[in-house]
Amino acid sequence: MFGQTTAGELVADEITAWFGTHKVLDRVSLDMRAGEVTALIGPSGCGKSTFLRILNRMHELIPTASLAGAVRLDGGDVYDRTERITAARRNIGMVFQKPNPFPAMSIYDNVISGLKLSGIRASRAQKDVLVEDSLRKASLWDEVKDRLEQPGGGLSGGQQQRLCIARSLAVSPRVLLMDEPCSALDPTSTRRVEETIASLRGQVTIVIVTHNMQQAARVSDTTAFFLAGQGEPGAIVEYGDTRAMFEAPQDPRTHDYVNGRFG
Ligand SMILES: Nc1ncnc2c1ncn2[C@@H]1O[C@H](COP(=O)(O)OP(=O)(O)OP(=O)(O)O)[C@@H](O)[C@H]1O
Repeated sequence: MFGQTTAGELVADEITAWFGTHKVLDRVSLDMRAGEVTALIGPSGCGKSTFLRILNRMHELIPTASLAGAVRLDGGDVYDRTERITAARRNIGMVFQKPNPFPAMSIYDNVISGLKLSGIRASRAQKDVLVEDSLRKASLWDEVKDRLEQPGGGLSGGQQQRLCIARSLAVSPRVLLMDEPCSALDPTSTRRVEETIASLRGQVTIVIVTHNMQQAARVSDTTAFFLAGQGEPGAIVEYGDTRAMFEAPQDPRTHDYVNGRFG
């Protein structure tokens, strides 16, 4: 059925990553539970974005990049060479730091722009349903329902980001990766995106990289704290229930980081 999502379980198993000979992640394992929100936190340069990009095979687009380890979605190998890379991207969508809708394309066409790429055929009536459903899930429908034919570039930054979320949801991903999705947004737009994340809980698995500790505490169920020592690759120092990570972290480095002592 169009627009129906089933949250998937994403497992990273001993991921090691390099750019050329520079090792940037060392044996990172993480279980991102179905339907939950997992936050990735840690200082700049510790490999959070690289890890996120490995989860949907974007890392391999960089010529010098390589990796070891495995990523499994509901038990299936995301790096299975017999699977097309577009299948991985369809199941594991991504929203970036800067909203990137097609500016001249209508809001309607932006939402369905992933269909063709994913090889999904739909009638006009099915598309209409899908556009409304995706925009509702992204908490944008009420604001744009009367101007679906207007260009996506005419929306505010926060609306554009929710349009990008709608576009990702339209191909029914099982996982949505978000790389600092609110860092270019004002506080009101940030709140709307956070509400959208909350409303998607249970429908899609979300993995979010954020530098905003309050945001991680507000939106996520579980948190992974990444850290890279001087000249060392990044690794997960601590992982667990978000509330416990913020209120009673086990590792003194987590305590210092979540309390703003470094990073
Ligand atoms: N395209 C690239 N080519 C070479 N090195 C890279 C590339 N992208 C990232 N790196 C390096 O990989 C390491 C991890 O970077 P990454 O962007 O994953 O960290 P991050 O934790 O997401 O940082 P930030 O919070 O600042 O976004 C850094 O040392 C960075 O310089």
